[in-house]
Amino acid sequence: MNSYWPGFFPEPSVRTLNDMCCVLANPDQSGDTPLYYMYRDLALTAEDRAYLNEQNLRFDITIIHPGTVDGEYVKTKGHYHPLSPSGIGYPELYQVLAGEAFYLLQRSDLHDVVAVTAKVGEFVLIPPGYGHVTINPGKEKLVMANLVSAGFASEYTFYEQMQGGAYYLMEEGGWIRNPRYPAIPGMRVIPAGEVPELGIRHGREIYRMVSGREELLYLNFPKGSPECLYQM
Ligand SMILES: O=P(O)(O)OC[C@H]1O[C@](O)(CO)[C@@H](O)[C@@H]1O
Repeated sequence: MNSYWPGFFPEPSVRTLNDMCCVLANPDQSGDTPLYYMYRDLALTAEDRAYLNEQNLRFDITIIHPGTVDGEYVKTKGHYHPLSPSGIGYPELYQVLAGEAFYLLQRSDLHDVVAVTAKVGEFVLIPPGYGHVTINPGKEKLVMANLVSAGFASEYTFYEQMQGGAYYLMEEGGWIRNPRYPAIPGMRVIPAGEVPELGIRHGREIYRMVSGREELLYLNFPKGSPECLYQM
């Protein structure tokens, strides 16, 4: 029990330094030091569980340690989502519950790289076709929740082959370009935006979307172009 999740926490999946070395600015790191914990497939009640199953959705909470690994801020490994049956990639909805975050998004054709800043209560919708890494640039632990389709497996190969995302965030020097990437446009830094037509308004509780049985079809059946749908 804690302030951001009143329910039971199952055993988390943990990513350690050994799991992450292939995506770090300096890959010469090893050890079983945990960097983040993923509490997957949470529900507060049997009814909520039934709703999530029926909607083919997952609600997860992730806790990312503050600090750096050889000068690089602790982050998630990074992955893409596959295309949904409509030919559009699956989106994902995040909300910061504690701490602060950068969501480093990169389009699969690498024509767009965006760092979205998010504070407590703010939402970030990962648009279809964008890979994502979450970075904890703060001094506190970063706690975030996500709602995502339960119908696909994340794709890690590109991030593993490229040794991470297009940029690394360093304690000294800020954003530095990953030299393994081809020429890419400069990175945009933007604040987290709302998407009122999807009920995404900063400050409201993400879990209300589950307990209130809200319309979340766009997570399994995305439509339209990411730019116009998700204000990117
Ligand atoms: O899979 P990665 O890149 O380690 O990122 C972890 C995040 O992705 C998720 O699996 C959801 O996409 C979350 O559980 C977690 O926050």
